[in-house]
Amino acid sequence: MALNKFMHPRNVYKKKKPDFKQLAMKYPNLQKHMFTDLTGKAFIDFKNASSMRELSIALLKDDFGLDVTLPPEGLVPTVSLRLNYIHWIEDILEPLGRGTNIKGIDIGTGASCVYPLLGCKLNPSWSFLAVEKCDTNTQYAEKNVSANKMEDRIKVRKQQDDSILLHLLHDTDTVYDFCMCNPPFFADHSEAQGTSRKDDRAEPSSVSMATPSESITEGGEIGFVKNMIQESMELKSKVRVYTSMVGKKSSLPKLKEEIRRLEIPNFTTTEFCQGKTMRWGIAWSFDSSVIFPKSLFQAARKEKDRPPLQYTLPSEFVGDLDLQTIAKQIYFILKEELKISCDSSSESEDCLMFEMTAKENTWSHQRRKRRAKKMVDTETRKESPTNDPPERSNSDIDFEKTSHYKDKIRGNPTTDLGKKKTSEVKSMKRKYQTFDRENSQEEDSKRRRFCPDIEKLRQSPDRNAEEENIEMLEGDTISVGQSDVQDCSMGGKDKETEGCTATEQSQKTSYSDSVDKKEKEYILKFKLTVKKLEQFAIEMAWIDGQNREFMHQVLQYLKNKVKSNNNKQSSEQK
Ligand SMILES: C[S@@+](CC[C@H](N)C(=O)[O-])C[C@H]1O[C@@H](n2cnc3c(N)ncnc32)[C@H](O)[C@@H]1O
Repeated sequence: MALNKFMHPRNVYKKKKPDFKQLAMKYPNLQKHMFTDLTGKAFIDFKNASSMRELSIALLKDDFGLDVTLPPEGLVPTVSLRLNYIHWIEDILEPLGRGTNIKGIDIGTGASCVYPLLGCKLNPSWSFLAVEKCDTNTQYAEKNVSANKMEDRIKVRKQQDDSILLHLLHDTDTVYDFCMCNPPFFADHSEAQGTSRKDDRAEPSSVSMATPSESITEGGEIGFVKNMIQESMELKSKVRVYTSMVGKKSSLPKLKEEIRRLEIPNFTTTEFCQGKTMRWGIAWSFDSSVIFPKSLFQAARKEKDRPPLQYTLPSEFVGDLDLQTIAKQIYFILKEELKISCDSSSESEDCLMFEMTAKENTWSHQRRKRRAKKMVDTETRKESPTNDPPERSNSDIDFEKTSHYKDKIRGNPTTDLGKKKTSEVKSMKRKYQTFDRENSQEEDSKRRRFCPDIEKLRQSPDRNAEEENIEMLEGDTISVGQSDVQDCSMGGKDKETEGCTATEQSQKTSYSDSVDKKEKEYILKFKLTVKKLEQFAIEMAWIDGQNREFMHQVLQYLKNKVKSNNNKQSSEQK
């Protein structure tokens, strides 16, 4: 799944992808890690720890004006993930008002001190207590704070014992608005090195850069956050909102169980989405007035889980046609009349599936459009000295094609192409032939995947029917088995230490500007399934878009078409 669309809306990398070439020109240390392909496109090796380090340093400087030095060994913070976490906290604190002085704690701030630095940069009224257990990281964190002249807003503190918050807040009256934490994820070395992986996930494409002290803790992230939850039972409202990130989704149920066991009434979880790398957030509070924001991702999931729209095709429409032919007719109406393009298709024994994308609303006000067209036609006819028959609307012509095609298969002589020699039909016929000649083998093979019977149709003695079949497939940009929105990252491992910024990752494999454009260009994406159960039916399942109502409208359009085809058929039979 492309996760970038679930990236926090305020995350700068949601819309703006880093321009590697430009970055390299500005940052010589990054330049050394760049390479270009034959087309001049710039890449970075995400498996190289130094490349990742220089990229993060460059992004923090370029996009946030932050000067950050990182140790040669150790965790490299991925910027877009860190931003997603910060923006989630901003959302939680939103009801307090933007200008309110906010005090936060970052537990395990790391050498970069990235959360306090970004948090303060983005929110002028925030200040931080940044806590770190490792000596080297503490020293680097202090240097990074002073390099950015933020000493008055960020206090770096060395963790004195094995507690997380208790020792720190024991004898202070200060109330903090929130605490955040990116805990060490793993319980031991084998987990950290991935040798204890029990699942069949792909090997990570990026390199692990964290040192053992950064990535390993007793009990792993579950143990760490459970301790935090237990300590919060003592500290209660000394921190208004407790939060932590986790690297494994499977940790969430165990942490929620602990929260429920301790009867903490107010808690939530969320997702941090970037490229293919996903992380999770958990937050709890003893203050019942805290209202946690809804997760975009969960809302979209719920939307997706809604049952698809269904329509059983009337038997008069179906006649004795087979699944392939019916699917082609439905597909044809969507593709040719409504200009809804097909991103991918697949088929099984009793159903054909198409992922469809509409870039504009071509289905609304059809009746009004037809009336307007009719008026223009009438006017044109009046003015035309030759009194030619009126031009029909595209949709009329197109539907006639499907109707004709259907008749042809059924052997209805009344609508034979030879008898309907209107100029449109002639020109369509020419178009089929040109297409037929010009088609590349590649397109042929695509068509064969979509319609395995294409060769049979080509050899058919009934050339007219063949031509029409071909035309129905010609020009279709069916990229079988491919999604239109390419994923922009590599990720795939449940370790923060191995993730890298989605937008950064995307550059190496499939990142391109077109991804962003495509994401912005459509208004509706749905999955169309034409299936044969007891009867033939179509299903439309929501994928994404501006408005679910559009899918209802498209289905209504199809229903009307099917109905008008039935009416045509019966009047022709009379
Ligand atoms: C995964 S790193 C996160 C670093 C940084 N916050 C980031 O997101 O890039 C975890 C950090 O927590 C520190 N740490 C581990 N246990 C800690 C504790 N009990 N108190 C404070 N810091 C701790 C580690 O030294 C390490 O720097």
